[in-house]
Amino acid sequence: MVLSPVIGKLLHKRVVLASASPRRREILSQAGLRFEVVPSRFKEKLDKAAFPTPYAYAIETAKQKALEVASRMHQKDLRAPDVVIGADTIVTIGGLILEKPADKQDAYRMLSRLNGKEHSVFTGVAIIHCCSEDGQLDMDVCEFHEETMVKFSELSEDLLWEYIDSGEPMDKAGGYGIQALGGMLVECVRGDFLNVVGFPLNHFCKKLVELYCPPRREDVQRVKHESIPAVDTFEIASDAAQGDEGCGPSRAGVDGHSGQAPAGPQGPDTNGLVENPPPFPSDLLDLIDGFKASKALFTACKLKVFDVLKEEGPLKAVDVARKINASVCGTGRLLDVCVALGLLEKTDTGYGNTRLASRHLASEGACSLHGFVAYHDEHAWTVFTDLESAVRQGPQAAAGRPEEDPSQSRDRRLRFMRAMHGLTQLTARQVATAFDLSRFTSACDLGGCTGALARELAREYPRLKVTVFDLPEVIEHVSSFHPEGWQPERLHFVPGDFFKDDLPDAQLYVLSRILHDWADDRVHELLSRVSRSCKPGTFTGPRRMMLNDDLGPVAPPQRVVT
Ligand SMILES: Cc1cn([C@@H]2O[C@H](COP(=O)(O)OP(=O)(O)OP(=O)(O)O)[C@@H](O)[C@H]2O)c(=O)[nH]c1=O
Repeated sequence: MVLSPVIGKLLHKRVVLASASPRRREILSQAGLRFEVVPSRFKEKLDKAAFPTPYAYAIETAKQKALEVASRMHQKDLRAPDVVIGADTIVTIGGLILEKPADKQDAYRMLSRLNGKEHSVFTGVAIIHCCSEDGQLDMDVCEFHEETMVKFSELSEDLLWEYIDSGEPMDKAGGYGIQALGGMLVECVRGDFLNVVGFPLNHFCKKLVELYCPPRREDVQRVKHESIPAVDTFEIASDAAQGDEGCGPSRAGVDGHSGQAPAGPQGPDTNGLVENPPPFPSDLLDLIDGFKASKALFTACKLKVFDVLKEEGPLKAVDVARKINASVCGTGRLLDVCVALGLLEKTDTGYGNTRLASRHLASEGACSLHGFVAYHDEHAWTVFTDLESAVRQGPQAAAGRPEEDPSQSRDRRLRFMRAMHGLTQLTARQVATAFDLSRFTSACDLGGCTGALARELAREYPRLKVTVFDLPEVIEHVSSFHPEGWQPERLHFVPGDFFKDDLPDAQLYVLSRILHDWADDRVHELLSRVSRSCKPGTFTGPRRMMLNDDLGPVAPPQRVVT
């Protein structure tokens, strides 16, 4: 049986599942979908470190799998299917992405990491709508992801090996199959079970509704409670299906996603209202409204809401208000916004932090991004307020501002250092292990700030001596970021200006989050200086880590591929 308001939307289309996974095939055929299976030849080798989040990686892999199949099929007989579905499932724990194990030892390493702990399973999905005209292939991509938390019991070595010897782990992300023997390893699951198995059917159906049945104005009016999103339910689709016209032609839905105008007739009706309105531009509205979400997060951080709730939560709004010395009504509203943003949870006992907030938004802790948030609130926010004049007058306008007084610039530097320290603590391990640097015995981290990356490099490579080279006024404050008496082995700090002073000798130069701060000519100058310091065999990297981390006022992030 097919639930026609959802899966039924695909019944008259040629649908291809770009996946070799027997589980995905089973989930979708049991839902009543009719499709062909064309496994993708896309090699799952994207650079994980280049993605801001694990799910961004899974989505991109899913998309590439589907795009490969769509273009291969189009090339073959110049007729692509109507819809191609790609998916990618990954397991993540402690910042690591686990895919299918390479061999039994690899499976053992994965399962030991998961043993006794909770991890996330993400499936990225891409739904590609194809349209071939005059031999040209046009594709519209709709993508999403789903996260499920899975907790493993404490498992004995014997059990792990017996499970590995069963052969089940080998074609499964994270080295287990929750739907079969692997179910015995699992203590509990939070979220969509099928998402773990390989395909988030529920979210997929909601996407179909969103794509094919944007709600009509009448439907929206019928929804009584404004907090129920109109397109988020299957029921809306059923209602619309009965009235029929509400479910517009497929391209309209798809175009709605891509932001183009739908193909159908439009134009104002006699009352000046649009008769057949285009799909609601929710992505655009998110962009327009986005700054409010950022500011709410900044404000809650500044008022230490997450610290209070980490220590004493759950608390009622009135108690939080008292502790942060703010109005009850304002605090209540801020807390509700944080709930809507997924930063807090609200229960009968009051407001509490989500794990994300406790880990990253409270001011203390190894993974705290509190300093990074504060920097954005106090510095980036102001700079972006001036964006228009920077665009009109050029970046020199920002550079030409009056000098601030030294104590202010000292405070600003400290805030910047705190921001970079927090962020680098989170990324350092991945940066240090993204390349095999074991052949080097000396490295210099240019602009290495508090030494958070250098420390990780020294820890990872026991033969490596690391020099942190940064401005004297930065080096002066380094000790305040480390425990008292901190004397790391094989790590030292050298004050200097990398545009003026000789660079310390090293076999390996690291430029992490540096180049994006400068205009092209300065970047060229800096790289030339590094190049002149390099002896044959010297290596400069990792520069990919600069993606998406622009803290500078105007310069766009540089995408330099090593
Ligand atoms: C955690 C878990 C994963 N899986 C399977 O793991 C593969 C992930 O790999 P993928 O790269 O996403 O897919 P694939 O199998 O290589 O297929 P393809 O789509 O062609 O890349 C998929 O099979 C999933 O079902 C299970 O069957 N049960 C579980 O509990």
